[in-house]
Amino acid sequence: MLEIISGRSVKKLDADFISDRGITSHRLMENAAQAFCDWFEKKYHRNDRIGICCGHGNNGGDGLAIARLLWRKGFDVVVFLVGDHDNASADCRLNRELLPDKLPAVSLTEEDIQHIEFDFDVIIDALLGIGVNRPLSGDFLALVKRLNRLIHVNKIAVDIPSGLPSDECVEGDAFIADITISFQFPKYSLLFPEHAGFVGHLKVANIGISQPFFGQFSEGKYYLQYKDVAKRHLRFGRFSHKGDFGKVLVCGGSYGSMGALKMAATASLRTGSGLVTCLAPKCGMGILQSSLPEAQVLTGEGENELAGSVDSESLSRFDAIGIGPGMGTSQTSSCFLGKFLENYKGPLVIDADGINILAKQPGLLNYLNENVILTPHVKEFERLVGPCQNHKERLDKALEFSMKHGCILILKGAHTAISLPNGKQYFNSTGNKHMATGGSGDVLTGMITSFLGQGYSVENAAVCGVYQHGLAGQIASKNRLRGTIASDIVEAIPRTYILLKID
Ligand SMILES: NC(=O)C1=CN([C@@H]2O[C@H](COP(=O)(O)OP(=O)(O)OC[C@H]3O[C@@H](n4cnc5c(N)ncnc54)[C@H](OP(=O)(O)O)[C@@H]3O)[C@@H](O)[C@H]2O)[C@H](O)CC1
Ligand SMILES: [K+]
Repeated sequence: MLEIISGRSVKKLDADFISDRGITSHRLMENAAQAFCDWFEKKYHRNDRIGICCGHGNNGGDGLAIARLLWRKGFDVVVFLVGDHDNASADCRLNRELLPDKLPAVSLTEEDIQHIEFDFDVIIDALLGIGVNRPLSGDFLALVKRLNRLIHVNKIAVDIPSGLPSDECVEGDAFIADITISFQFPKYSLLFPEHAGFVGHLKVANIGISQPFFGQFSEGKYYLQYKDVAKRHLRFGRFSHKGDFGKVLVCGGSYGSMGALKMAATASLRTGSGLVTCLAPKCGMGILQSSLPEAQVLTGEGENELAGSVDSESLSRFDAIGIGPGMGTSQTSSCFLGKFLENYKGPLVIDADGINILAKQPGLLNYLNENVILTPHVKEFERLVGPCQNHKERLDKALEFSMKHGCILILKGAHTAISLPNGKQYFNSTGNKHMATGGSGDVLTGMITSFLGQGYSVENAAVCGVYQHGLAGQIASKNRLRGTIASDIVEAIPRTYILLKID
């Protein structure tokens, strides 16, 4: 996992690393520039015209080092200097001195910015990094606005788009990047949906600062990586039988919303559950039996919605339960959820209308415990905790909720956040915009329920479910783009095991 620390800790982190390794800060900047160029070289051509805009701090220093390295590799580079370069940071100054004589470097005034022609294929933004401490103004603002208006240009931000603060929501303008290459770890604010339009595609470049150096600055926030997930998986042997893969129950559905339950149940099967049973109102029997023959179907007392109660003995036959998809929020289904929570204390995922009912009946929150995972999307979450001003507040409240109720809370969206009762928060690195489609959340519920049923700890079920759900979305949308539907995500689940090399 990549530890996410606050921008104000980065200077100290760098200082510790530099002194421990006996290297200079210039060397660390060189590593960062090299990591950027290694990625850049694979993606762009020598005949692309590249404009690199450099401020007077260390972000500008990165830009100048990148310019030198790309120039040496034969790229066509022009540097633009903005800000107070007479008082530039030491490493920025050094990198300016190291620029080859023949590499064009143009100092820009606010006046120049209005008139100069930016005829480039690629613009690299190294104006400001995490040292930004006020909204953009003057020549920085003028240049950012000008660059944002350019079309048919690939725009890349170094570390963070200029103008975005590392840990807060932006006020005013910022550079609008197609791609952001963040050094060592994604800066916290790059994960906020408010900033998605500025960040573009997010990539993290390793500059060699190893994990132990982050320890003292830890804020308990982590960015999930492939290898963290693979090692959380249980391995099953040659003699495993369907009992080992778990018996799960998925409860939900109502007249007109049976697809949600079917989607969750299919996802459980595709994730590997040995036996999947659906508990639905009577109207679901025919639909579920004919559309999903691999699942068993039980019907409750209600005709069109779940009603009455299920005794604890029947529920205890299952290794895990997922409840909520398509169940509706009527008085009848609310009563059903209340009785269910009274009778079942095992591993549980509560999603969708299950969460909406909790929001309407806060007394039910007393049933939450360390076996429970809640999976709200942003709107469901705000119904639960009240309106939030921005995503930062949402993330803070998600953690607060998880710690208060002792359960895991998964706040769905781009970079889905998994909040744990121990105060940690994991951010997902998989998934894409094509997953924003009806039923996608039901698929996640089915996947996590399946992992719980297979004997995964609640934390591992949440992490593996969220990560693999995103991966399945990426696979499913590769050739379908905005035409991706939730069933495609379900179909792609087995491929995620192939990528993770888990059988
Ligand atoms: N470990 C790493 O991640 C490394 C990151 N590196 C890069 O370094 C930057 C951070 O560099 P820093 O020098 O701290 O900050 P900036 O370059 O972002 O800003 C420089 C100065 O700019 C001034 N400032 C702040 N806000 C504004 C504004 N709105 N308009 C104009 N100027 C502004 C401010 O100085 P003042 O005296 O004017 O207040 C800043 O100090 C990081 O992002 C990475 O790119 C290292 O290369 C290696 C390790
Ligand atoms: K930048």
